[in-house]
Amino acid sequence: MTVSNQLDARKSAIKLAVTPGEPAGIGPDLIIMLAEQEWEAQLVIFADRDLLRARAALLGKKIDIIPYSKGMDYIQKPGEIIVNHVPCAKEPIAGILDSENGHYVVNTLRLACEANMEGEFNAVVTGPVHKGIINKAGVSFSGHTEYFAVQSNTADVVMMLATDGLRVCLATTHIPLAYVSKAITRERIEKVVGIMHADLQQKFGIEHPTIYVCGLNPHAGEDGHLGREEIEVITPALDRLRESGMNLVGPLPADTIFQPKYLEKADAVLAMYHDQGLPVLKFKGFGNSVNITLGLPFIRTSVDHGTATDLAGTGQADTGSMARAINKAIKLAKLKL
Ligand SMILES: NC(=O)C1=CN([C@@H]2O[C@H](COP(=O)(O)OP(=O)(O)OC[C@H]3O[C@@H](n4cnc5c(N)ncnc54)[C@H](O)[C@@H]3O)[C@@H](O)[C@H]2O)C=CC1
Ligand SMILES: NCC(=O)COP(=O)(O)O
Repeated sequence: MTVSNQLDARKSAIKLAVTPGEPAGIGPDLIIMLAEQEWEAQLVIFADRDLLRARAALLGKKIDIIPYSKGMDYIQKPGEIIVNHVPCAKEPIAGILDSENGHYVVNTLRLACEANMEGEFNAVVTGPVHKGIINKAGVSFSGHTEYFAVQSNTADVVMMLATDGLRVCLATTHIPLAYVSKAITRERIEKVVGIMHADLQQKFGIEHPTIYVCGLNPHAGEDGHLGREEIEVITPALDRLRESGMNLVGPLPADTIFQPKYLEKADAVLAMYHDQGLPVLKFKGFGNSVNITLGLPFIRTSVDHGTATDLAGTGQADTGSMARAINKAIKLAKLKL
């Protein structure tokens, strides 16, 4: 059987554009480890093919690289990796960050996003990037969430991390703590809750979502004695949204909102900032969670962890979150078919 016959024989329905992220991190390892299993979608990896070959050799894994060409309709078999080659500037060393490859990382994201927006793919799945080294390379970059919003001309998007029994969304994402209070405006809260509500209905099939909302200050401001954002910003925004029939609870103190009696009623919890919500989520489900960007005009899922350079090339990286990110993207893509 010729290669083209083999390729023709395996038709795919769902196509995912996958970026491994930082080349010195565990992203390439995850791609190689997950290539050992069968997937019900075509996974096209936007990465340097030589990086994947070298990392596979380091991990003692045998892989076959299949070059991707536009329109190719083929699902990889275990051991095969379909690659849309994006060259690194410099040969990466597992575990050692190098700003010379900062532009490479952003190129993989740009190309995957563009191909996806042109309709070539059903979703984008991202591995972890190192925000610091990208900035060191001279590219202003605060995260995939913000990057894809700009690339797709979307004014407001929402970061959600989801694990079994808990979905946490963030009102603000990658900004210094000192800027959080100013970023929490009535308009932002209304937009974020509106996006959450719509996506809980459309992406998660929840007809009447219940959203629990954290306060910003200790004890949700203690009637204004410990901060006034709850009184002046969050409550008026929620009250306005309630007029349209949304089921919203809060603002509640963030230190007690994450308890079973609330969580069993909550379809999602809105935290005001990154480290208010994500430590709880990761304590519950690190390695078994998926990051989903709500409000984008396309499906984008990602891992719950970072670049873990301490584990790159060791074979010790847990593939659980990346596998979930791929499976969630497939599930969401099927809903849209
Ligand atoms: N989706 C993304 O692109 C994300 C990127 N990051 C970036 O990652 C970089 C490093 O961040 P850190 O705070 O050190 O977090 P990290 O998640 O890379 O590492 C924290 C700890 O968790 C362990 N760990 C992480 N992923 C693991 C896995 N799959 N299997 C087993 N152990 C794992 C690491 O070994 C380390 O001990 C930062 O630049 C950060 O911005 C962080 C979170 C998400
Ligand atoms: N803590 C989540 C994180 O840093 C990943 O964000 P993003 O790169 O998906 O925007």
